[in-house]
Amino acid sequence: MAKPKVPVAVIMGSQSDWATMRHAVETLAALEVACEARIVSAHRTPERLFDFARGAEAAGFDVIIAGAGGAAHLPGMTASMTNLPVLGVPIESAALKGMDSLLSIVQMPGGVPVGTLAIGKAGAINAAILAAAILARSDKALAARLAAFRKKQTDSVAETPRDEA
Ligand SMILES: Nc1c(C(=O)O)ncn1[C@@H]1O[C@H](COP(=O)(O)O)[C@@H](O)[C@H]1O
Repeated sequence: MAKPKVPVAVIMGSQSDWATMRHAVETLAALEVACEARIVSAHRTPERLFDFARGAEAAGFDVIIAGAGGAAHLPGMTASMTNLPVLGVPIESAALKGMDSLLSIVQMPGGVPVGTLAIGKAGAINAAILAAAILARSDKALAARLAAFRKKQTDSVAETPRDEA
């Protein structure tokens, strides 16, 4: 039997990034988008990165979400080795609050793009929604799920503030 298609790869530089990147995986699950999560580091596991990035398209992935912190070379190095869209999530670092991660990911040289999201949890969630939006252009059922997801979010915003319990 053919392996079911997994359109999104969620990669991260370290186990310590999982607390943030799990939000991308959970958001993809809420949208019923299959993904595979892996630890891949340009610095610590360069061969794993080369194998993953060079083989990602052939492996059937359509979008890669890459989270890394500090000297966050992972998203950019991944983008250098594949034509798939790469969405970068800057992890909030302890020393510099994620500014180092953000600037490392966002300031790519012209010609090798990484779609850079916000620092931390919001960035991980938005990377998943953006990945779904990309996939939804050629998947009507996913487009409907994404529209419902966005509507539910809109409907959940009260018009007037209330005291917190
Ligand atoms: N930025 C990178 C890369 C990379 O870019 O290849 N590999 C690991 N790291 C980052 O190092 C931070 C600290 O990692 P540890 O907690 O394992 O020391 C993590 O946020 C990870 O993304």
